[in-house]
Amino acid sequence: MEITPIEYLKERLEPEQFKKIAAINNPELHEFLAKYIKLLNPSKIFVATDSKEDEEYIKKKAIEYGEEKPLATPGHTVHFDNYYDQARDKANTKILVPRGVDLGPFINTKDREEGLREIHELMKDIMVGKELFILFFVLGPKNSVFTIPAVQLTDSAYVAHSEFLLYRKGYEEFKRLGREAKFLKFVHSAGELDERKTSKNLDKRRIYIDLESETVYSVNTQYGGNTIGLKKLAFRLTIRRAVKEGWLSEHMFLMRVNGPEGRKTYFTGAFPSMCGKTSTSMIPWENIVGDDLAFIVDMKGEARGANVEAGVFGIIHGINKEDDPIIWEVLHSPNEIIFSNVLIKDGKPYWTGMGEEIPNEGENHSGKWWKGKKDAEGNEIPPSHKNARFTVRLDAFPNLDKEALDAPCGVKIGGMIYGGRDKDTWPPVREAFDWTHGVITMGAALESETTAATLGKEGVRQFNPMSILDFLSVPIGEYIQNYIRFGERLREKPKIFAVNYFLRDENGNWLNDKLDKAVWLKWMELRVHGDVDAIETPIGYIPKYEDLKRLFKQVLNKEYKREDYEKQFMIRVPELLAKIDRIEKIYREKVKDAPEVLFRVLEEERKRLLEARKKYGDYISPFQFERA
Ligand SMILES: Nc1nc2c(ncn2[C@@H]2O[C@H](COP(=O)(O)OP(=O)(O)OP(=O)(O)O)[C@@H](O)[C@H]2O)c(=O)[nH]1
Ligand SMILES: O=C([O-])CC(=O)C(=O)O
Ligand SMILES: [Mn+2]
Repeated sequence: MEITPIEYLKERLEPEQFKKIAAINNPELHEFLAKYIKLLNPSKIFVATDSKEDEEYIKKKAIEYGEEKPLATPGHTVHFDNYYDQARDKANTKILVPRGVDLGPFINTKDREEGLREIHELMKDIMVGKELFILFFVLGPKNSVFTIPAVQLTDSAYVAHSEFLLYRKGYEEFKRLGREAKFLKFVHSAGELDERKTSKNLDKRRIYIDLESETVYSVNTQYGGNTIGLKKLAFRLTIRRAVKEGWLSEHMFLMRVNGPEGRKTYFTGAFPSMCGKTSTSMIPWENIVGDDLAFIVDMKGEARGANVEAGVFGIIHGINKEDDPIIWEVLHSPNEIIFSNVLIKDGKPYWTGMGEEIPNEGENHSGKWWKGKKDAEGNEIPPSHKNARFTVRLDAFPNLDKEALDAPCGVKIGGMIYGGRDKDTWPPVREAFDWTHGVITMGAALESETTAATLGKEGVRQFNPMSILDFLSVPIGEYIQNYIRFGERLREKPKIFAVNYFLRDENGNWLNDKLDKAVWLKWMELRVHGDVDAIETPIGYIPKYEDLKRLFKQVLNKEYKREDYEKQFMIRVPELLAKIDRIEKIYREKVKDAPEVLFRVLEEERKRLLEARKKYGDYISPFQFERA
């Protein structure tokens, strides 16, 4: 007679561990655990509850198994990923689709049966000799409309530790919900490790997403973006849930911008990976709620948002005292922090662009490192990887809006911002005419240059609607349709804005300083409440020079020159028209289910630009429109 999953678990787990599982009344969970324990065949199994001791156990194991090393500052550790495992692997990340299902363009898919067979073969007995960690977390604030429970299986104590820093504990929530839990599942194995304890079989690195069972498999990789289940792996699953259920799951920061007389206005911002979400939400003067993922729901006609996470897996490259004083301070205090792929010398972490002298030797993602060291391809290895990161709880930040982070009903969203790496087209900041105009010409038309957050070539201009291209799991037309409808149903629609921090002049120099975004934020806050006028242009409303001049003085104590304003906010008609052509072509030729309104709104924008060109020429000063 075949034994039941719970009987199998009882045989397989130590009594102390089994007790923790048996306390959760959920047969689907038991079945899932039994199936994967059988397949992965770990030599040891640990189940983590929400207790401090269980978390401590994981942290100890990360050191004991060599995936992390302690640094000089208490609480600090370093983790290295394999030299060739430093970013998200888009090519080997695939959505599994049943035969006959077509998700359309931009989504890397694989036949479900085939993919499941392959991944299960790769995972068979992969944990022999290793310890399996079974972990419970929730996405979103606990016990709220946003809460989504998730279970993670991993043989990486580093991944487990990262999740304790990044997410809210969920064991008690699983117990409370019992059979009601509609949970997400993640199965990860770092696979065979080399002597540096980094994943070895990178040719067999796979990240497969099974939408049907809401399970994500990840194998032969350690880099967080490929392995941390609740982050970008869950994101593919929640995008699909959101579209099905009529809410938004987004690649967005969530922050509070402080207006006059203590007014608090919340903004979300969608920028592609490595394009400014963390740097914007951590800006001094304002308060952070989240820096990477947000859920937004319609609550009695109001758009309300919550941070999916409770920590930061942030880019460390370029973090320095002047531009990022808050992060700098946190990274230099005895907080619990995992530094990954930085340079270590005498127990201290160093990274490129930190604004301090960097030692000429040490240990980094390439192993023992010295200045001038080359990799197998003959490229000089920098002290730290461009995608080197730090992992830390939001609680460590003095600028955290803790109340907003924990709010079961989230916070009311006043504005939504889109932005990307664009050297020549969009002005630094502008406001959409209305929801649909913003969603289409700013969100759905977003383009950005590729970055070191994904493997492959950097600096290539890429269509990246709403900054979610890498994570899309439903047909793009459906995704956009859901967005438009979501807004139409709202009684109070957030204002939509677009920013561009990455404009360059003809010599390739940045047109803005990194902290200028502080001014754009203050301006957007005032616009949400109708406190300042703006100039109408063919592509939306832009700030008036006088308002920016005043804000630059007030916020940054800087003189903002008329010439700078004119250069930055010039309406660049040829580039804008070329962009509309590119975007329209993509939606016409590739997207079967693009909503008709998208073409109408793009066409209206084109007409406005053509008319303006007739009157004023190709490159139009903002003062022209102000006078008009
Ligand atoms: N030139 C310029 N670079 C900026 C500016 N703001 C941020 N950056 C750079 O953009 C990169 C970072 O962005 P983050 O804010 O960490 O990126 P993110 O959007 O949080 O990215 P993920 O965590 O990958 O999703 C860093 O290399 C910054 O130095 C800016 O205003 N100007
Ligand atoms: O998920 C990751 O690897 C980090 C991240 O935020 C991104 O790439 O957008
Ligand atoms: Mn991200």
